[in-house]
Amino acid sequence: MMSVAVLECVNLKKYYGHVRALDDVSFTIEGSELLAVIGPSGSGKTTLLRSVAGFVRLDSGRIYLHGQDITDLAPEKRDVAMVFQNYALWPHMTVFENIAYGLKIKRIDKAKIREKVEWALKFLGLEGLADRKPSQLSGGQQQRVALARAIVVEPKLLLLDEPLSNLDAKIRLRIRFELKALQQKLGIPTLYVTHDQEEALSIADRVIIIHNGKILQVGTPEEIYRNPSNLFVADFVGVNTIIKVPVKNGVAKIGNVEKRIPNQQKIATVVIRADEVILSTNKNVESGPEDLVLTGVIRGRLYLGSKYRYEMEVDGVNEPVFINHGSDVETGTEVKVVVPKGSYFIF
Ligand SMILES: Nc1ncnc2c1ncn2[C@@H]1O[C@H](COP(=O)(O)OP(=O)(O)OP(=O)(O)O)[C@@H](O)[C@H]1O
Repeated sequence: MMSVAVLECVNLKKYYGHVRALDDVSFTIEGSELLAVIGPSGSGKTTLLRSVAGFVRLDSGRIYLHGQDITDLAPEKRDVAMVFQNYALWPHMTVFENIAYGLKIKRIDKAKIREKVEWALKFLGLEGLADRKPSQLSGGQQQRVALARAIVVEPKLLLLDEPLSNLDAKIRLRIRFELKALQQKLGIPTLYVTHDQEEALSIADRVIIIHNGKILQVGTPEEIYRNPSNLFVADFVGVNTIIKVPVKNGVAKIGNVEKRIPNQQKIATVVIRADEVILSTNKNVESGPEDLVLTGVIRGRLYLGSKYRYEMEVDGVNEPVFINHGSDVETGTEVKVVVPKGSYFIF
């Protein structure tokens, strides 16, 4: 028997005038995976999430949840729950009432509602806060109430719209892990939208990269990080330095590496993961056959706490190359940089 995807989006299109917010978007969510959608501002992430939730009317395309066509169903009939970026808690209701709201609309009996809300409060570590109003909670607590309200109705799919973006950097990191653990514990399939590539790569089972309403790449975080399909993806998912090199007779050359470039392209782009290089003052530092080796002089440096950021003048390259490394090297020093295979890309 063929298994049916939890969510299947087929050729979704949504135009606002000439802006293509969704330009033929197709993907699936399988099992209980967490699928993150990342892309820069205006790329169509929110439009995609809101389409699945039922708040956006598509121009064309179909959405299936467990095989059922939900494209034309009202949001409340879809068996999906969404957590909004600003949490959208009702300010006049207590935490308990906020969480109970969705169950109340479903006309579930009072005793059952109490039981379920108490379970959700406990599950999210919100015991003792049931009688507070949202204004009496921290950002992190509000976020957990919003999550409790979403999961208590046992939706078939959870939709999260930048759920961590209102939290400060420190608790954001902690809650990132909590959220992942929670999602796994519940086993609830989740579509997660964020503009934060690091957040997506660290918690998602698979990632979709979207730009100008189009999917550029879908894959596991490792696949996307290690094999970005194009320059945009490579730049978006890493701390990189980008160098333009001329193409001569169909060949781009940088350091010891030459790459054949098709289609009469005049300029090739080299992307180097700035954090993954080996910097050495030893001219004989070892390198593998497919590593990129650059020689040059350090021209500037910034102390970043756990490492330095160096500006390097590389032999044969006309623009500065930026790399990060832990060792302390004076400006003016001649150095050799080894960029391991897989830490550089030529497009
Ligand atoms: N109601 C609307 N009317 C007109 N244009 C819209 C509307 N909603 C979105 N757009 C446009 O559609 C494109 C995609 O917007 P969307 O909000 O989906 O992007 P996003 O990736 O979520 O961005 P952000 O990260 O900034 O929230 C943008 O160019 C946006 O200006």
